[in-house]
Amino acid sequence: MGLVDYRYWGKRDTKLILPTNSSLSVTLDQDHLRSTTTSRADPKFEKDRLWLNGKEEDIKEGGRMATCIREMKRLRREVEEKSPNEPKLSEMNVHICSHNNFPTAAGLASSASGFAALVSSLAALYSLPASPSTLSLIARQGSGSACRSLFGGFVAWEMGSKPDGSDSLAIQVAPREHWPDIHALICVVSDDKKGTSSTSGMQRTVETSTLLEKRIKVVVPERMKVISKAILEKDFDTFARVTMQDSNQFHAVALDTDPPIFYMNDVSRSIIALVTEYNRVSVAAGGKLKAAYTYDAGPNAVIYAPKENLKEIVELIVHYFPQADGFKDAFGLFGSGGAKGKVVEGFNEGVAKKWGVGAVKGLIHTRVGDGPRVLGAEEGLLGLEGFPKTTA
Ligand SMILES: Nc1ncnc2c1ncn2[C@@H]1O[C@H](COP(=O)(O)OP(=O)(O)OP(=O)(O)O)[C@@H](O)[C@H]1O
Ligand SMILES: C[C@@](O)(CCOP(=O)(O)OP(=O)(O)O)CC(=O)O
Repeated sequence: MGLVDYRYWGKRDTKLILPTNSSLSVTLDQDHLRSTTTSRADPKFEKDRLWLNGKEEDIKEGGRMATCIREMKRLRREVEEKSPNEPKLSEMNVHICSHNNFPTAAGLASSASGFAALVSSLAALYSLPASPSTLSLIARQGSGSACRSLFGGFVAWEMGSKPDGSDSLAIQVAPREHWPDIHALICVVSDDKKGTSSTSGMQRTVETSTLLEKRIKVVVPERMKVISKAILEKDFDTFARVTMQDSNQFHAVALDTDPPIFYMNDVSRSIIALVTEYNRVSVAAGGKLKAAYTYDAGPNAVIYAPKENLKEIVELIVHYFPQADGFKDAFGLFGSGGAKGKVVEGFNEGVAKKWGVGAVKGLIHTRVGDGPRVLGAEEGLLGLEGFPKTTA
């Protein structure tokens, strides 16, 4: 899955999903957050079908899912036309089964992860020679943000200018190996389905916000260059500054929408105050920024930081947001004692109140990750007859 530093918010074409600005994201490690998708083509299947998290979803005719499947079949047809001995998979219906190991439709970019996994799974089924950028053109039509998740590492979605969308695709700015030190702490504030979907929210912003124009025309083009350079130079200070500025501006244009859209809540704002104070202490001592917050279309925070700062950051968050279940220490930061909660020296504890258990429901420690993986047959989600193995 990908989580974003530089946000996509607004479409110039809602059917083809063409954005009003370029954007950039970090693909996170699938060891911690992932969509797993299995697909199969069979002449016996009566129609294309999809099961998501154990429940069958309707594939609406002319809808985004149907478009992605149709486009993938079109690429397969090209292979079959060139190599007539290839089985005619493009003429068969497909069964697709997918599972997210994190909350769906809660502003944790499930549509990005899900559509990227769907397109990768069909590309493997169809043995397509297509590059991730070519596949990104199709994933984009499932959900805009999905196009970036076809790559690992640091990924830009170039908005393009052609009306048919053929140049609106993802490119990799740098693979994860370039800067593996970038870790992320996801603070799950809410895993409820969000009130205003990204799709409808961004359209309302396009129609009513006067601030958006400045963002699209002036701010984003400049900052895209700055953040790409920061990534290439592994300059965390600049990366952090631009990431936070862009998150703030995205939420500002959401607020500037009529009627306004609020994705962050008081817990989100407290986390901003904590990261800001944590950085202030570092800068006051002659150091640099040590962490960056960013918020998607929901209240959940993602805090990026070099790995060496994660222990302090977990301690800080746990100090203000006690956890019902202990912190799941995926990288072995704490040994057997676990995170008890504390602040760094010089930290002004008055910047936020201490919340009760449950204000931050869970913490996920992860890091920059690789791109789509092809799993072994034994890990497939469809049984021999092409139906989900379990309904769980
Ligand atoms: N694994 C998956 N496979 C296929 N489609 C998926 C998968 N996961 C999510 N989706 C699709 O994405 C939709 C959720 O997208 P939505 O934009 O509402 O939430 P989100 O992606 O969690 O939020 P955001 O994109 O704002 O971060 C689901 O209803 C489903 O159609
Ligand atoms: C806030 C965002 O996560 C918006 C994501 O929007 P979606 O990609 O979910 O929208 P659709 O293209 O309509 O499916 C920012 C981002 O991912 O860049």
